[in-house]
Amino acid sequence: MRAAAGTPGSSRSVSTSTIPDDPTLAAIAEHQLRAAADRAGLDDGATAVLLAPERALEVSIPLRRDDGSLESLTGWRVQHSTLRGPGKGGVRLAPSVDAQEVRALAQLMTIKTAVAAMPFGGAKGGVAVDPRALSDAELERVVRAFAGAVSPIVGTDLDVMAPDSGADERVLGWMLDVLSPDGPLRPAALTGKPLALGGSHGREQATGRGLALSFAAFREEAGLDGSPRVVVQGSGNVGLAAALLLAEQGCRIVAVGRSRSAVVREEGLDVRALADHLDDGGDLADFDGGDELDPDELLGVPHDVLVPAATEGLVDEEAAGRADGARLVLEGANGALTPAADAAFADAGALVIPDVLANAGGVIVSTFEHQQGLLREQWTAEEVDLRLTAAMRRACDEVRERAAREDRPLRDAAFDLALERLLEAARLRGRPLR
Ligand SMILES: NC(=O)c1ccc[n+]([C@@H]2O[C@H](COP(=O)([O-])OP(=O)(O)OC[C@H]3O[C@@H](n4cnc5c(N)ncnc54)[C@H](O)[C@@H]3O)[C@@H](O)[C@H]2O)c1
Repeated sequence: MRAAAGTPGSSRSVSTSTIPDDPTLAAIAEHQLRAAADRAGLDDGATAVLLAPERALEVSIPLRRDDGSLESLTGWRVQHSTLRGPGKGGVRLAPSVDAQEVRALAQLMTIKTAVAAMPFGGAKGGVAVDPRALSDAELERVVRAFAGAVSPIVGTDLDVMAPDSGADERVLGWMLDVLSPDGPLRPAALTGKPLALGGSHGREQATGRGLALSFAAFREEAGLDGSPRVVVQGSGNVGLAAALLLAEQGCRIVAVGRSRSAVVREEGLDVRALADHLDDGGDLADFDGGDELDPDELLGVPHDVLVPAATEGLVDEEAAGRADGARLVLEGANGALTPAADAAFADAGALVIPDVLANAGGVIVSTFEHQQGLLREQWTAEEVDLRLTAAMRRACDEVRERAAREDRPLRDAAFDLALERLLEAARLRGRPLR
C-alpha cells in the first residue's frame, strides 16, 4: 500500500490490527453496526436491539419441476427496521442466499435509507435458488409461491420489495400480480417493476448513476483531476452502468472483470462497445477492443479509482494490498470491502465512499417509483434524474461535512448520521432503542 502521509483521507486512518477480515456479509454488517453503536454510546442491550431484525419470516417453497418432480426451496423476508417508514429492500435469487445474508442485507438497507433520508426502513428478501438453472415456467412458479408466502407482511405501507441479483423485471411483474389479489394493479406494492406496470424511468441505471454522482462529489477531495484510471469489478447492472457514466465524466476505464473473465486496455476501453458486446451474448474475454486478462489480476492493473461492484467480501485485506494505487474506492456492491480492507485503504490514504452512500441511487429512485405509484403518476426521465441528483448531492454533502467535522472516515460518518436519525425516530415514537 502507498504511504499515508500527505494523501487525501490520511488523517482518518485507523489501525488494522483488530479489525476482522471475514468476507461474509453478516460479519461485515455486524462489525459496522457495532462500531456505530459504540460511537453512539449504546450499551450492550441497546446494541442487541439495534442489530436484531423486527421481523424475520422463513418460508418453504414447493417447486414442481417441468418433469413433474417436486423440490423444496427456502425463502426469507427480513424486516430489520420500520422505525422511519415501511421496510424497503430487494429480493435476491441466488444459490448462496441464506438467513444470515438476508438479515445482513436488511440491516444495511436500514442504514442506507436513513443516510439518503428516504422515508423507509430496511428490509431484504431472498430465495436460495439459481434462477439460471430453472425454466421460465419453473422460475415463475417459484416467484409466485414466494410472493404469496410473504404477502401477509409486505405491500404498500408495510414493506416494499424490489429486485436484487437474479431478479429481473419479469420477476417483479409476477410478484406484483400476486400482490394485487383483487385484480386491479397496486402499483405502489413494490418497485423495480416494468414501466408498463407503473415502473419508473431511470430505475435500471439508478444505482450506477448514484455511483457516478458520488464520484463527482468526492473526486476533488481525492485529488482526481484529468482522466483518472478506473478498474471496475463486476460487469452486471451496477458495474456496467457505473463504467459508462464514469467514462462520460472523462475517466479512463482501464479494466473490467467478472467472475471468470476480465479485459484490460491501458488507453481506456470503449465501454459503450463493450456493453453492446455483452448485450449480444459476448464475454469480456472475447471483446476485441482490449486484451484478455486473468480475473485474479484485475486489481493489480494500475488505477486511481476502484469500483468493486460484483458482490460482498470480494475485496479483503490481501486484495486491498493488490489495489495499492487506488486513491478513491467507490463501493458499488453491498459489503464489497471487509472491515480489514476498509482500514487498509484508509491507512494508504485512499478515500472510500461506502456502499450505504455510493450505491444509494437504487433505493432513492425506488422511493420515487413508490411515490409515483401512490400518486398514479409517471414522471419524465429528466424529472427523476433531477430529483436523484439533488438527493445524492445532499446525502454526499451531509456525510462529507460530518466526516470533516469529526475527522472520521466517510463510512463512520454515514453510519453515525443514519444511527442518529434512527435514534431520533425511536425517541419521537417512544420506542426503546437506547
Ligand atoms: N442492482 C441494483 O440496483 C443494486 C443496488 C444497490 C446495490 N446493489 C448491489 O450491487 C452488487 C451488484 O449488483 P448487480 O445488480 O450489478 O448484480 P449482477 O448480478 O447484475 O452483476 C454481478 C456481477 O458481478 C460479477 N461477479 C459475481 N461474483 C464475482 C466474483 N467472485 N468475482 C468477480 N466478479 C464477480 C458477475 O459476473 C456480474 O458481472 C450486489 O452486491 C447488489 O446487491 C445492486
